[in-house]
Amino acid sequence: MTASSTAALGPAGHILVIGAGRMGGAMIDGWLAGGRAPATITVIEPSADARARLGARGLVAAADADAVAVPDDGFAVLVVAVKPQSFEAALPPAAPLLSAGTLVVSVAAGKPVATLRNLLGHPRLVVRAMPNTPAAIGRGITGCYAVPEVDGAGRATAEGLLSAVGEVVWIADEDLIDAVTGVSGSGPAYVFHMIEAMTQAGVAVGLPHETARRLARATVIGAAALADASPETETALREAVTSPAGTTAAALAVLMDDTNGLPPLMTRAVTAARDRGRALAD
Ligand SMILES: NC(=O)C1=CN([C@@H]2O[C@H](COP(=O)(O)OP(=O)(O)OC[C@H]3O[C@@H](n4cnc5c(N)ncnc54)[C@H](O)[C@@H]3O)[C@@H](O)[C@H]2O)C=CC1
Ligand SMILES: O=C(O)[C@@H]1CCC=N1
Repeated sequence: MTASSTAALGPAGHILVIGAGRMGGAMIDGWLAGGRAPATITVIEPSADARARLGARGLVAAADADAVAVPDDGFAVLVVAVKPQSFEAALPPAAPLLSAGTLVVSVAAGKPVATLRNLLGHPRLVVRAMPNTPAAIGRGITGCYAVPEVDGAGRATAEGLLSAVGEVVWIADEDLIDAVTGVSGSGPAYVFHMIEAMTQAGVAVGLPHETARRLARATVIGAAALADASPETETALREAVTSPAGTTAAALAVLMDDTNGLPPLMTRAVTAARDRGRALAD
């Protein structure tokens, strides 16, 4: 194996995870649910509570990089799942734990390959991935970018780890990872806010709050499940709700307004997230 090739991550290969919070934890849950042996996963996590929970499940949990024992065959993969603001503290101490064939997979928003390389002792094999929180129930979607040095086996390794928590889509341009963040990484929050906004609107037209919330929540969940189960496009499903000159058409005239409707508002929101991702690069 050359320094630029990646070994496929076999069942006995070792994974090092830095940060076992919401995203790191969801990925670990997915790997364990998929049958990965807990002892093949080493986690660096400063939270003593989180370490105790991980240790109880058979993972190797260390408070910092100094406490990590590198396995004989090295770490096949390093997953970086700390906040962008923790990069300077979390990454440099882990650099000595990597070998030439270690595939670095970062799920952090904004932080580019160049920064990962600078802070981790210049690893060659880097994938940036942007998952989302439905990963916690195996229903996430992750957008991924691999540097050219990552070969087919390396992509398969990254995809194998990320597909344990949902769908995977590859993008060819690192710059577009921030756009992925704007659409799907941050996207679950937009949908949850849709429930909040529909609840608020229901209260505004006279419904008790809990009734409005129940109606709004079941509608968003039911509509998403219908979109998932149906062979129809979103457009066809929308049209199926919309009687000519009926109530839905009246609402959609507001929501689909070119100037003040949801599409221009959503474009502004996604652009703001994309731009914040770009700003986190620094
Ligand atoms: N929450 C989300 O919806 C998504 C988050 N991400 C990315 O995932 C990364 C983690 O985000 P979350 O899981 O939401 O945050 P989180 O706060 O839940 O988890 C971060 C974890 O890192 C740990 N940590 C802090 N300093 C550390 C250090 N020096 N060494 C090792 N671990 C350390 C914390 O104790 C915590 O458990 C971020 O970079 C974020 O951009 C990506 C996609 C979606
Ligand atoms: O809000 C954030 O910065 C992270 C990245 C995508 C979702 N949560």
